[in-house]
Amino acid sequence: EIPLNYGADRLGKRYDADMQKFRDNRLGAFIHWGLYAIPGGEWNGKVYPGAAEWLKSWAKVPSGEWLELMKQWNPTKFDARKWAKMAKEMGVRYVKITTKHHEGFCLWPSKYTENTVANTPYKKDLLGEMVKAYNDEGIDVHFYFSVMDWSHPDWRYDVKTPEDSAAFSRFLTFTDNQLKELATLYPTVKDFWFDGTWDASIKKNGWWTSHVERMLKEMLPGVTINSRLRADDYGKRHFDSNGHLMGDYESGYERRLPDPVKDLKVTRWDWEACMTVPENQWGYHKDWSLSYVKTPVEVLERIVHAVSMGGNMVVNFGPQADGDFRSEEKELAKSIGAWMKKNGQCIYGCDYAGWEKQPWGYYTRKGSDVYMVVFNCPYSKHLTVKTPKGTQVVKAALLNRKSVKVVETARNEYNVDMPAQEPGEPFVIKLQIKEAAGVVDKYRDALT
Ligand SMILES: COc1ccc([C@@H]2N[C@@H](C)[C@@H](O)[C@H]2O)cc1
Repeated sequence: EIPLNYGADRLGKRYDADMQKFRDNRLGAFIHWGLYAIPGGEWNGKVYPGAAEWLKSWAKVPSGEWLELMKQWNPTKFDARKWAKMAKEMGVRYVKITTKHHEGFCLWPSKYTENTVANTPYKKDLLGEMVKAYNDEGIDVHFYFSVMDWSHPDWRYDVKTPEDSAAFSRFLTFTDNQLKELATLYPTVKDFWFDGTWDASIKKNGWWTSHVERMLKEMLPGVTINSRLRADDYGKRHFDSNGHLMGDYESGYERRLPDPVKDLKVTRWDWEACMTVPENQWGYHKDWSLSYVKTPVEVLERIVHAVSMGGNMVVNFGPQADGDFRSEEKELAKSIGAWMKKNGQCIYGCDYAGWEKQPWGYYTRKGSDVYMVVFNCPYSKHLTVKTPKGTQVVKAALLNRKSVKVVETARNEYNVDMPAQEPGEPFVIKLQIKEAAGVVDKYRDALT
């Protein structure tokens, strides 16, 4: 191995209670809320189809002009308790909030910059209201924090000159101060999810990313940190130069998921995916007709896919400037929530089952309970189940409902019957299994 000063602090998964809770939560929601919600993808009469929270970049708006939007920031319909109720109803166990996105506008009254909610007509500490409301509903709060800050004069994409070094050093101190402020003002925060860390300036300062992880873990024992923060001595990100995951969970699956057959390596570490409902909109965009909008079942399939491979899924919401949510997002939350109310036991606290993926859907597992989450119904009316050597399927039943027939068809192969009535939505079959070492089987392989 290459000797590193700023590589992974730990090998293998964390198994402390805080990490176990992070893992058991499984389903989260992202809240992307900032000045970008005001223009909603349109600038000077032109609608930009790109991600709405990047409008400043698409329309090449100078920082000074962009920050003028602060004068219009007044979410009169914002009600943190309503937001928390909506999250509760959806069945999310945690919410990741953009404390500061690339635009540099802070949802909390930071004393290290003028670009905060305190200097808007709204005035109050939005982040504080959200943290309290979510926590009151028993929902964990995670902080999204963009290191890249387009509005800070000392931000640098790269550090090439002595002036760059001096400026960026001031920038890192500014960022340290903001992070300490967040950890001090909101000590119930359970996680920091860093973004905006891909530029050369950060890659050349891997030491600082290691310092941030250690600083936050000292201030908030048990807090989790995403791999995206981290760069090692050689600028390697997420995984250090020895291939070890940095931070507590991999955070590279953004709007994509590992392949259930080819990418089984991800089951060796913790990871969290995040997804948008349109093809690529995190912040509020006024026109969702510009790209495909996923149906609730398509969102649900991604949630189950992630859990089936030992990961978490965070579904994104981009609240409107007025503090209300668009109807598509309200309906999505209701729909996912209704399904989770019936079937959540195949998600919460579940993990990779270690069984061979089948075309009808995904397995998840909790201890000796294996769940089949069915998205695709075969014309054979049988759901093929292939178990690892020495594992037998004893019984199968629709969740909390009647059993379905299981027929052994070959060594470690079974036909599990489809339910008599078409469920009309993805459904879950709970398997009772027997894992006996040295099971004698009656099957003979052909001599070929
Ligand atoms: C250059 O590509 C991107 C794509 C997305 C992002 C941000 N990460 C997501 C979680 C959103 O915050 C998006 O703005 C940043 C850079």
